[in-house]
Amino acid sequence: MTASMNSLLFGAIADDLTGGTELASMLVARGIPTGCTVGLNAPIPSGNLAHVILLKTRVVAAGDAVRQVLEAAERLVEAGARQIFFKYCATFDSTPAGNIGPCAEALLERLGGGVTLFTPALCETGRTVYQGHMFGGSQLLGESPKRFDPLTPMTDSNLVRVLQAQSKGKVGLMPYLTIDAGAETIRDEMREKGARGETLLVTDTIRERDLAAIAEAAFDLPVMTGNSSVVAHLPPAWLAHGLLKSDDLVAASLPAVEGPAAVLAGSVADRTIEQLERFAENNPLLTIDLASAFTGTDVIAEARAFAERHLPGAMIAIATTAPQQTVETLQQAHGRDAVAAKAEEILAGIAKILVRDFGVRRLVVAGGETAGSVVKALGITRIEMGAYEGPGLSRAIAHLPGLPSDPLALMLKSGKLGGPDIFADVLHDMTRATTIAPAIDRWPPAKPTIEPRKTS
Ligand SMILES: Nc1ncnc2c1ncn2[C@@H]1O[C@H](COP(=O)(O)OP(=O)(O)OP(=O)(O)O)[C@@H](O)[C@H]1O
Ligand SMILES: O=C(O)[C@@H](O)C(=O)CO
Repeated sequence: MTASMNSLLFGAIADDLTGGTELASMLVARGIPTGCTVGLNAPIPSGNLAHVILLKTRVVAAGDAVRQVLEAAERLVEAGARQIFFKYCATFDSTPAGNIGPCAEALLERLGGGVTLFTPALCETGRTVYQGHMFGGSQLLGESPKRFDPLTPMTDSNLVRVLQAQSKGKVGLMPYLTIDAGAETIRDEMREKGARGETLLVTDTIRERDLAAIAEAAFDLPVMTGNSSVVAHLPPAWLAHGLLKSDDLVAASLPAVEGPAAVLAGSVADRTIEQLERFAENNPLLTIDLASAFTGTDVIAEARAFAERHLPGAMIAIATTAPQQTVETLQQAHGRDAVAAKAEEILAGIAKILVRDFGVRRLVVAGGETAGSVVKALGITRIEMGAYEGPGLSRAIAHLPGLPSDPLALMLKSGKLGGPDIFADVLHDMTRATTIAPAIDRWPPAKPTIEPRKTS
């Protein structure tokens, strides 16, 4: 099958919205026409070569996640996808009763292929895997701030062990020397390990070129899994194997969007906290006290009053961030899930007010779970992705049902990604149209051309 037959080459299912939009934006940056829908009810538009279904399954029970993932896979296969990719976080975020293993195994059972790879590494940001152990820079995952994640604390750096604990099948390691030897060796070893019953294989991955070799080895597996980083290397493999033609590639563009601007942050990751602090140096920030929300304070009314004071003149941020000790105290008092649900409900409620009552049309949401709740509350089911511009930088356009036809410029920022000034920079960039030619022969892509700001 070639791309010109107008059916999907590739379908991805993402377990959260920030990472899922990032994956879609990487394909867009490569020049692949890519659709992106939220949840299981939105129709898959025709005319694209890739499609990403965004789910919010990262912390749900394995049975529920498997059901949703299989249903999404069914839809993508019906639309012609020849490979289904299961996308999870670069830091392998998963609850102890986690669902990465069960979802991958269910896909393997449904789609065949016998073996799949697990490639979470995001080399661009220093998240690598060696001897099956995940590192964030020079820190082992279990010694990094990820051990304090409010929903998915990762305390074991050994991904083979983490995955084995949640899987029925046998987990193995594709060691670095195999990966470094290139695609052919990777394929041979996949076959050998599969024949020995090791069907779930974690790949050591250190450099960008390792991701390219893994993609080249895995482009025709019925089921592949990992972070968006490895997906970014699939298009050159499709081209090399005749599944895609250069004529199929399209430039990516985003329109300029004016209108009030806001950041909503439910991520309590160190990176997001640092970004909020930077934003607050020049822009108003409201930090919501979740403890007071639990004792009956109307924090939504406080947020409305804050928006009234500052919009539309300023760019604003509203966050539920709190120091680690406060997060732990709250969780001990109310339970981890109840605290997360409360924060998400509050930020989703505020999103509706900002968009409907204050006309916000430039919105950045930080945190995958948070983004899932906000996007659902806004009724967004289809997202048009722009090209990936770097870690955490995946801008998009969304249409707001029931509201004037003007679009919403949207960016769903992964909690742990992005530079310090990302919030203000992106809200500014949204006022300018961008175009970027397909980055098929280079990765990471070059920065897009940003048209000068209108002076009126
Ligand atoms: N003060 C708080 N105390 C405890 N939990 C909080 C607090 N504020 C927000 N939360 C919850 O923490 C969770 C953070 O997860 P989220 O996925 O949004 O961010 P993240 O994990 O940093 O981002 P990503 O998944 O993109 O890396 C959310 O469920 C959010 O509601
Ligand atoms: O790896 C990341 O940080 C993202 O791809 C993601 O999944 C955030 O939730």
